[in-house]
Amino acid sequence: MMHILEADGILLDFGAKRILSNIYIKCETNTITGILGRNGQGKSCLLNIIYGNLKPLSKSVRIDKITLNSAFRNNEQLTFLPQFNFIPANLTLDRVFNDFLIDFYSFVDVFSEFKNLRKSTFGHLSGGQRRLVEVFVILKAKSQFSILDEPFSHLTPIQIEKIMELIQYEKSNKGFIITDHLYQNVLDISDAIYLLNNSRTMLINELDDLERFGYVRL
Ligand SMILES: Nc1ncnc2c1ncn2[C@@H]1O[C@H](COP(=O)(O)OP(=O)(O)OP(=O)(O)O)[C@@H](O)[C@H]1O
Repeated sequence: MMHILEADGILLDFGAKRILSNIYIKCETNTITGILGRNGQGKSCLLNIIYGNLKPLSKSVRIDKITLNSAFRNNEQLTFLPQFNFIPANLTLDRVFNDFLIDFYSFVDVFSEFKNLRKSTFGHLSGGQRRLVEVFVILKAKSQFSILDEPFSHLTPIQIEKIMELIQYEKSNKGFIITDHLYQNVLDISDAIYLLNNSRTMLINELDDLERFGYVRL
């Protein structure tokens, strides 16, 4: 079934500083929507607002035209990979995968280095291992949409390649909104790109636009 997530009408200030004002983002089932922007432009704030973790002055976030109420949000509609670790340190990987209704061995099939770690607690993993588990469970989560804030950070180049493949495969089941500083990877897998610049989003039609708005030097 096809779904559409849209966000607009967002107004976010920190003190006298306007962070977000003229925003429109759309993501549909079977698509990857990429968000790019220089440091501090508000990408993480925007993703946190869409998920409901950050309360702006105003916002409208809708799935299939129905306003998403953060208080009643459920994991079947939307899941979120934040920038920082969110899985409690005392949970075993077995428990984490069970909670997300994901087969641990589907993970080991791709990342065999985890085959003996099923009973390990999340807190005992290295920083890179923790990130990989979190990225995997969110991208595989059975939700209509998944938001991924910097899914490639702390991963090795081979892991990044595998995660990119998995995201592209999983988009047959859901829609993704993704941002990362590895912009080439975001460009490679995205079906639509928005640039966040001076508190507004711009739909990017050609790569030259990214240069014109000072995001890359091509
Ligand atoms: N709680 C806060 N209080 C005050 N200012 C904040 C707060 N959170 C974020 N900011 C500011 O809002 C702006 C946007 O931050 P945000 O983290 O969303 O940017 P970003 O585009 O994700 O940056 P980066 O690419 O560096 O991760 C920054 O200038 C940041 O300093």
